[in-house]
Amino acid sequence: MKKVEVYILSGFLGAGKTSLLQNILSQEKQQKRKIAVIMNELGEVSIDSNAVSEETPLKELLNGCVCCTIQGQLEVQLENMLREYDLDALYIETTGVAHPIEVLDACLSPLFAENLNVKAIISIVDTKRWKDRSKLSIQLRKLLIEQVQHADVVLLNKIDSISDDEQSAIVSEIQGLNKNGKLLMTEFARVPLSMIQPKQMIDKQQHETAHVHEKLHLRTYVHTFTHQIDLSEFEQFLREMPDTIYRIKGYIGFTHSSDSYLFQYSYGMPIYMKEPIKRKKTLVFIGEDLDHNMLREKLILLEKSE
Ligand SMILES: Nc1nc2c(ncn2[C@@H]2O[C@H](COP(=O)(O)OP(=O)(O)OP(=O)(O)O)[C@@H](O)[C@H]2O)c(=O)[nH]1
Repeated sequence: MKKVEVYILSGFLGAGKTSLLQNILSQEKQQKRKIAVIMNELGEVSIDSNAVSEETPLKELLNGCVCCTIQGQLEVQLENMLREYDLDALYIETTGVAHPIEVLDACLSPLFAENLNVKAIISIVDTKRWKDRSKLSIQLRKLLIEQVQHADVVLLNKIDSISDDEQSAIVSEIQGLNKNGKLLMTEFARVPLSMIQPKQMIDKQQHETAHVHEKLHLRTYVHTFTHQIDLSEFEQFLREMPDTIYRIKGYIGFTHSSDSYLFQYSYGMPIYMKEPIKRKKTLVFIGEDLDHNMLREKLILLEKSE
């Protein structure tokens, strides 16, 4: 089945996401690919949507940030997009305050995981703001860092506004935060598509190496349970988990109850909600350097000790 490529555009308020999207869309148009856009803005009225031409399908998520209050809506929009259009690629422009992991998480919903292929998280950094980031609150500084750390491609934008020395200092800071990401310097987010999209053409000999480069920086692991598990042992498992696992989401069943639970875990906080409909007991893990074998073994052990 053809999968739709998904690109998540992240970056702080005013960093240049809309400029980037416009540049991307005009290049995609030249290549005659069928593209759609999902835009998320915090206000009730969309300001940036006129940046997208009328022939490009556009869904907007207004008045909330996709990574928290309206994540469910993103899932609905994704589903609608897939049903209504035969797409080659989908770009999701997030609000400046979105956490990339949460957006990725919405794209991994079991409802359409088989139809989407998240190709890259592209984060755009306003170099001027980065230089002056000590003026921001601790939370916002953390967010800026997170947007850089989890990106597959980092665009250092607005380099016309800083000196050469400042550029070199920022490059080394960003490289220190994200050793695997691709770093590009831009003005008005002008970048050739080929630099931000993983290679399309792979010849057989190159396949292995190209494949490695094409993988997302953030990794995912999906585990399906065959049995119910003990709640306290599961909580012990969560406490022992490496802190590079940022997010877990899915359905789970416990020995103390015949109910299914929707389980959400983010920033160290587990949430369980009773799920009225019987679901396949599957958890999706998102993190860095995920050790699939370790996770699989530990989760299977939880089922055995039941
Ligand atoms: N000097 C300079 N200005 C830029 C550059 N890139 C973008 N801008 C300007 O910065 C402002 C914000 O750019 P946008 O592309 O709208 O940024 P955004 O991230 O979509 O902004 P929000 O939607 O508010 O989060 C606009 O006025 C752009 O013209 C650049 O490289 N240099």
